[in-house]
Amino acid sequence: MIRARIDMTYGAFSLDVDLQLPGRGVSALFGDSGSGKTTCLRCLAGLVKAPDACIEVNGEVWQDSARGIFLAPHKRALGYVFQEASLFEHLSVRGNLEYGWRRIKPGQRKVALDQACDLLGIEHLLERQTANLSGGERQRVGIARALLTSPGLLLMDEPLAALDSRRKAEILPYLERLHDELDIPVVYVSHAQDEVARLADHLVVLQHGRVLGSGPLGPTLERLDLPMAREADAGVVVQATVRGYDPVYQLLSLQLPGAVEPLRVAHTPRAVGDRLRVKIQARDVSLSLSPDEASSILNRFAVTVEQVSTAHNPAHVQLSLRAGETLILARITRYSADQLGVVAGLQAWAQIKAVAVLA
Ligand SMILES: Nc1ncnc2c1ncn2[C@@H]1O[C@H](COP(=O)(O)OP(=O)(O)OP(=O)(O)O)[C@@H](O)[C@H]1O
Repeated sequence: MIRARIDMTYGAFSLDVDLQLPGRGVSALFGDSGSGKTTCLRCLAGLVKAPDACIEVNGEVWQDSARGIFLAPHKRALGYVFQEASLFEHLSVRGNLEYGWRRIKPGQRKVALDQACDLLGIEHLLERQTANLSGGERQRVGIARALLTSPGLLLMDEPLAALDSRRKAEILPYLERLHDELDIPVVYVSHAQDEVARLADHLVVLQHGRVLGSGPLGPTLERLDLPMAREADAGVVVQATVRGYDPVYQLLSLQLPGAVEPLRVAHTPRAVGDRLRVKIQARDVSLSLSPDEASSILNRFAVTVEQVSTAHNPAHVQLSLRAGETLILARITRYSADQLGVVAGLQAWAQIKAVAVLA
């Protein structure tokens, strides 16, 4: 468990949070620019000494102002990855990696050099000078270097923000592997919903230095009262289980928790029983009062409207729809909502136009 109660001010900005994050997996801090995400990370790292804070990481107290405890940053077993990796330019990639690794006593090393290189796909770069690496390669080396210090906590501050979308797509699978293969908890700052959907297990939504919501990723994304649900790329992330595969049409059939109908998606084959993370965006879901089977849309679920709420765009409304234990968000025009008589409790059909399989 990671506990961070922080109370501090920077002029007009005040941060007042009490975070309780799981001691494993990826916790994302999400919020607009200036909401206090980086300040939280800097307090966790001890780079900022909040006058009133209590920070405890898996049983180790890093700060407790009431008891006068403040562990200096270099005494905290943590790795910090920034937007742009600050590598030692006079050392090769190997030199950069070995620098952190040598500082850790052999018995305390959690990650081997080969393992870090393999995880980040950087074996072929080991003898290169850092000056001529691409942005994505630098970032992968920076992450490997942080891992080789065997941290008890990895802090990542928008590690993909400086990369273009192609490089970002290139690096995301490596971050997913870290998550699956290493037992190091990560606190990941981002204001990109797609990154959060792919990587996070736990989500904290910050606004003006306060926590608006905190909880497991799925249920937190479903909340219509949080600002993310009103954004253009709002959607839910669901853990689906593979039910079967149609090799003729190359369609994977997935079971959503408690739903009667399958979710079918064009995909490569996967074994029955495999668990996949899928994202269903609110803008890809429409509502109909009848099953409307003569349609090119593959996925149609019997749903009950659970909640109706406003969207950022006043011409739209946001709906949460229940299919068994699965909640789906939908964005439709206010006009259509009135025409269909959409109210909480209405039984209807949700049609899903597109599904992203994330992992
Ligand atoms: N060293 C500082 N001195 C004074 N004010 C600061 C300092 N660092 C941050 N702030 C202010 O604190 C507030 C929160 O900043 P912070 O960097 O934590 O936000 P953020 O959510 O990480 O934003 P972004 O997404 O833009 O990085 C902002 O209003 C910022 O101007």
